[in-house]
Amino acid sequence: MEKRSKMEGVKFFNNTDLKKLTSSREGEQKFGEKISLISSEDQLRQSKVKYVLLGIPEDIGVRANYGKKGTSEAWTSFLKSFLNIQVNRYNDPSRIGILGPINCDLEMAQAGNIDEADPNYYQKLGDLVHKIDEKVSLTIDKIVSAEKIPVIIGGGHNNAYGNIKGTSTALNSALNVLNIDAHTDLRKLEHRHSGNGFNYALKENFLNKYAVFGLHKNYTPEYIFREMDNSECIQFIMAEDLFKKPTGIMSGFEKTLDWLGNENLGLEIDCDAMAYFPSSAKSPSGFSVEDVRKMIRTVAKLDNCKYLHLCEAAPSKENEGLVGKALSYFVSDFIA
Ligand SMILES: N=CN[C@@H](CCC(=O)O)C(=O)O
Repeated sequence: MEKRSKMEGVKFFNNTDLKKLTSSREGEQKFGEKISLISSEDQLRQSKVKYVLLGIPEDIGVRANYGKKGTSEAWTSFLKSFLNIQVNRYNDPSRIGILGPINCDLEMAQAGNIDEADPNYYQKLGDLVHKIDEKVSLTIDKIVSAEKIPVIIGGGHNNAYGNIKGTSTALNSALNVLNIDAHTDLRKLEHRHSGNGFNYALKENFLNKYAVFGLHKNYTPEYIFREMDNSECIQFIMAEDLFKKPTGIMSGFEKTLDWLGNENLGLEIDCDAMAYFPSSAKSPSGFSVEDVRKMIRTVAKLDNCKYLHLCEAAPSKENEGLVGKALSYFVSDFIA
């Protein structure tokens, strides 16, 4: 497979970026004061950290899928909280380094300039999603090739495609994915958007076994159910079945992990799988934050998990603190 040489497309973080977002307090140590900066590809290879933080501040994929904007703000909301969590006996910042965000500025500006009345509006957004796919897959390839585990804060779920492709090219094999999500994101292979990333990854053989955990019956078209029935590589577990018994969620989760097996695994979490979570497809039904924390802690113990992607969170000014805290619990659980 083709290997490209530079980490094009990353806006590497510096100390000023960290300081702006970290509030110091005498006698305490915050993550933002201790986390290591990874500012080049050489540093990435040499760094001793196990996990590498990357943001994807875009919502073009969501807009191209007729969804609500706002996912571009999740990275900053996350950092405002994560960089201020306490360093203590439970939280060790030496396990994680920060790369920075994928530079989506140009594509975001171009997306904003497309006239919504343009008959090719969605196709044009899809072309921009494709450009972001390229940057994401290249960056993920570099991180995984350096034997680190990317922790990616999206962005829309379109970025699953770049995560899967980049991990697969780095490992030279297709990988399995566990997607905690109300939707399959197996929509048609039309223009690229947040609803078809897994279908493109399957078609291009970057994705092998695919499990959707917590699917909502109300938002899955029948043609996708039929396609899943006809594929041995795809398994789906309905939220409606998991919620029947109090122990249903975690026992279903363990069974899903058994089906996926010990091969390389990507963990995808769409925040719309959680009830009332501010996200592009917010729902009153779904998992709790605590359910998802349990699932993350379970996967974090596995040696075969190659990346974590938290996506589709869409904070507003009123709730960005809560969203940032929820995402920070997920990441601090994953790296513990
Ligand atoms: N990644 C999200 N995919 C959903 C979006 C649903 C929505 O925005 O309402 C889907 O395509 O079904």
